[in-house]
Amino acid sequence: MVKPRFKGKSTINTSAASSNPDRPKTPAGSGNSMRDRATVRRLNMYRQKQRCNNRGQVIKRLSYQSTVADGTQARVEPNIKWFANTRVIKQSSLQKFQDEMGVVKKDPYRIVMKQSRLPMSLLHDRVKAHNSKVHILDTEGFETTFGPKAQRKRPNLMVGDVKDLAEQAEVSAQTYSAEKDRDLVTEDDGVREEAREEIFKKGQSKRIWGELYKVIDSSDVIIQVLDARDPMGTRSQSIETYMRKEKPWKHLIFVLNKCDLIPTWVTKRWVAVLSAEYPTLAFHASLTNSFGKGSLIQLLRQFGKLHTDKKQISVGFIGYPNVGKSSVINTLRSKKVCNVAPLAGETKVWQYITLMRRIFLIDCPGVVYPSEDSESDIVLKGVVQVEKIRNPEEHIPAVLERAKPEYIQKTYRIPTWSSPEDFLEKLAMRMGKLLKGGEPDLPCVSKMVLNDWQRGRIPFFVKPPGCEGEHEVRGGRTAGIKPSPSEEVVAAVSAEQEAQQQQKHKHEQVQKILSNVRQNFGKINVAPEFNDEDLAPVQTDYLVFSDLSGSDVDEEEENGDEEKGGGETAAGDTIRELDGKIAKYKQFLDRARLKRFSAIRFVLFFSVLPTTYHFSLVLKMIPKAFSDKVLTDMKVKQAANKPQPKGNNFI
Ligand SMILES: Nc1nc2c(ncn2[C@@H]2O[C@H](COP(=O)(O)OP(=O)(O)OP(=O)(O)O)[C@@H](O)[C@H]2O)c(=O)[nH]1
Repeated sequence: MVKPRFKGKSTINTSAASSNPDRPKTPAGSGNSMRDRATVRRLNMYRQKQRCNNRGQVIKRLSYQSTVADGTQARVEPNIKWFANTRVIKQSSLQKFQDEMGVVKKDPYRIVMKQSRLPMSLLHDRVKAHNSKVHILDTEGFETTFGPKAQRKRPNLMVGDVKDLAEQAEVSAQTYSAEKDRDLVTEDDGVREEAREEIFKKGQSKRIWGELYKVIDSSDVIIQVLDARDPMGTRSQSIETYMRKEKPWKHLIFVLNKCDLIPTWVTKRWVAVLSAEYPTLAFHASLTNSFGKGSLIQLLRQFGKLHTDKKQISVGFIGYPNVGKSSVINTLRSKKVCNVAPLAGETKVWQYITLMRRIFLIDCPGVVYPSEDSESDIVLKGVVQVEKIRNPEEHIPAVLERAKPEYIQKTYRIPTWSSPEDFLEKLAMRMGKLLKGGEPDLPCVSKMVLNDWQRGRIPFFVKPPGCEGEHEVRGGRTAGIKPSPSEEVVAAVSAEQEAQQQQKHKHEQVQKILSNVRQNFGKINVAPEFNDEDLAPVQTDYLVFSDLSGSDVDEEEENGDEEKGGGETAAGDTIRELDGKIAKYKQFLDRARLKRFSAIRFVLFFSVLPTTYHFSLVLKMIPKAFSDKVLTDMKVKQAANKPQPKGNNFI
């Protein structure tokens, strides 16, 4: 047998060196404990060094070093056990993702959405600040970037030379205003504006806005309820713009509520001003003594007729908190179907109410629109519950500034005051609101005044534009009417012929509907006693929206049957019918007297036309002073010219 020839070094290392994992084992019990194989191999791994030739090429790799080609990314294979509850992806998936992301990032026509949701630092981990460059050539070819045919855009300096640049810099330095500089870093003096209390953010939450948009989406007709005392302050131009742009097929109308708290001429003027933009109705929400109910029902019914394709129409009531949206709905239904309170935020979620078979009403929580309003403005608009205000005294100067001193004197029977504090002290003394030691309880009286303001006990109204003394703030502040947005919109829409046509058609339809609606403002029961200056005389209080010819709705029908309310009745009905009405009003008068309803006076004027046997009835509830004056004037006139003239509209 031929002995195999020895071809080189034996693969079996017989040396007894401690670095040899295969060294022979020492007999057990010799007292020499050896390292095991794994420990020896690990220690050898630490000790080894890579060997390279003089050109830098690796001639001896480290043990365990894989032999993949240069440039290939190599990572430790991820194992779920190392990351516990974190998610891992395979190396190949990460590589693929990185490559694809690289392509997307280089493409100027594609963007990566939701970058914050992706582990972007993992995806381009090798980009470092010191070696990152502008990769112009990634998106543009060399030719078009640097060559003679380069089309690369250069920064436009707008100056010819350095001199121009210096001049321009000088001019901009002269016109610089630190107030307008939003990037200006100011020194921190340690004083900062206190963060607004949560209560002043009422009506602005995401949830409330969500409710508003739900109501808008579900309604065919949107009624924006405004507070007659400050219509512009409780109006939202942004919602109107939204409606015009996004929901032009929906009808938006204004209801000027709480008309009983302002003089009649102011109501009339505001209705005229607002009607230029949107159909506007004056309203007084009350279960017993409402105004505008018949007209509103008539209007809604007409809108219902426009949507004959639908089984029913929904009417959404939106507006500022506390303007009386729920009260208007209750008035239309003649019963308490929605919760009403003098506190803002009483309506929490939207709710559906059936007005009649084909008309549904939707009540919406009050929404506070973004504005520059101060804390006092917010309080005085009734957005904040007085009980929750931490320093109610701070808002009293605003009350004294807005309300005329005569009205404050009359309401609180305080003849003079030198400052808001003085006023509060005198009021506390008068009301007996004293703390221990006879100190006036200012927070308590301040809350009382704010509550009175929010509930309309202090006469106040914002003067409509076009009144004498517009600049005047007291008693009647003038609203800053912005240029009619409808004009802007018409301009914007002019490009789209189709949309314009649609708008025109809609406008015509609404005009036709409005021609059937009229309101007799003389019948509003104005509760506060205004002075003569604020009570400008109004000759005729009918406001006809366009053409009166087709008009047959009268406020006298207001408290009638809902289904019939505002229905077809003619002024020249039988005497018996009128007698019934007179009896009804007399009954109401008696009831009011019994209830000591002293702030309101009834004046009944009958004018009998003997030839036609037609009665013309005008019922009016006006403040006592004014009614007395009118009555005296009437008597004098009657005595002077007999027979009595055939007048039928008085105030
Ligand atoms: N004088 C007067 N007070 C009214 C009139 N309408 C409503 N109010 C009062 O205003 C207060 C607020 O009425 P709400 O109907 O609760 O107002 P709202 O707009 O629904 O309020 P939110 O629930 O906050 O959205 C209540 O105290 C009503 O009595 C009105 O025409 N005249």
